[in-house]
Amino acid sequence: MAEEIVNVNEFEEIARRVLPKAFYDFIAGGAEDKHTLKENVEAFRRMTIRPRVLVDVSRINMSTTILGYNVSSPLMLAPTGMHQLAHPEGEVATARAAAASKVIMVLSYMSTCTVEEVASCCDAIRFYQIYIYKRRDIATLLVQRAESCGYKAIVLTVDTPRLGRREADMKNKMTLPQLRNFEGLLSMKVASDKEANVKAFTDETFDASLNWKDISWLRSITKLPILVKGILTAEDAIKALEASIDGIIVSNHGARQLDYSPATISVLEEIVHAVKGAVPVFMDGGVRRGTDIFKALALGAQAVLIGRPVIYGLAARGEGGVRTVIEMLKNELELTMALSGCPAVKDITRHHVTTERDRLQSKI
Ligand SMILES: Cc1cc2nc3c(=O)[nH]c(=O)nc-3n(C[C@H](O)[C@H](O)[C@H](O)COP(=O)(O)O)c2cc1C
Ligand SMILES: CC(C)CC(=O)C(=O)O
Repeated sequence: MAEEIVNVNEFEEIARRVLPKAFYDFIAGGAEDKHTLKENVEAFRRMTIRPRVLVDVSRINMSTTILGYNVSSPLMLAPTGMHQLAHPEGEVATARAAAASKVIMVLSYMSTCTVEEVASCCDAIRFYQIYIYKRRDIATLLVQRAESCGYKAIVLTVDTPRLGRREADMKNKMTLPQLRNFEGLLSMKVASDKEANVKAFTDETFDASLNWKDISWLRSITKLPILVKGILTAEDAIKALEASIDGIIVSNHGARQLDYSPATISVLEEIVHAVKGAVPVFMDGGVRRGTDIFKALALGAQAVLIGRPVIYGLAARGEGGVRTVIEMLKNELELTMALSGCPAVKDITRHHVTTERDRLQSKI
């Protein structure tokens, strides 16, 4: 009989048991000392919730809209590379789970299934994440392919001019498979290395000259809304607005890029204040509980994205595992809303949480 799983964290241990060590380490790992990796989770724990009582919570409505699309709850599946490392059905299984749970999936540029396979397998609402390689023609082609098969937005990841230092991957000599989206366009093998070493590939292929001026180039190749993923400061949020982007994802890439960058939940509010409602702000990093989603919404996020738990669910139980991860987080959020006196997403306000900063300020 399958082991009873009661929260999404428990999928990690199953994933660790079923996956080859190098794959598990790649998924679970963070940059250098993994300070930010721990902080992404711990910073949520330092926030508390201020529940309100005697509110009619006999019906809880978690539904919301994201860029105008109706979704069942304020959570999306973060773009994470190479789902076939976790399960043979890869991103197709993940997309089917997203469709079943009526949440948005963001497909990674580094996906193992093709953009067309993921588009045709189900009716999930899909966004497409991109990296910009030195070969810009590849992004142009992939964005056109994604647009023509119904992806609804482009998510430009801006925190990866080079890959962070992930020491487990160095020890394990983690390599990339040939990604089928790029077949005939680009080999994953790199000149500096006989193998498709993840870091060597990224450092050689990604365009480190990418800058704010390039957003207008991206605009020129797509009609889709553009979200930027990887903003951690108010200054950059303002630059993003000046570049006329359509949404911001506050993210430190799941702590895989710059170690000692701040926990995302700790900078969310600064960015929300800078944006002043001009565009939606989303966040990811360390979201493992419904209470975490509630806290992010209270600080002004319109929705959160979930990274590792989705891959762990996929590794443990395929499509059904991803569905369980989504449903567990939704159920926990629903309970949190009921116990906090918030019958709808719009009822979750800044007054419903206390942050570390609030506590420090109250002492002054
Ligand atoms: C295995 C793995 C692969 C990832 N691949 C990508 C990617 O291809 N593109 C991207 O923008 N972010 C990528 N990310 C970062 C996620 O989109 C997201 O920011 C992060 O996982 C959120 O943190 P969490 O895992 O704590 O939920 C990846 C993260 C992981 C764990
Ligand atoms: C293969 C990597 C570039 C995918 C990624 O973004 C990550 O591992 O964080």
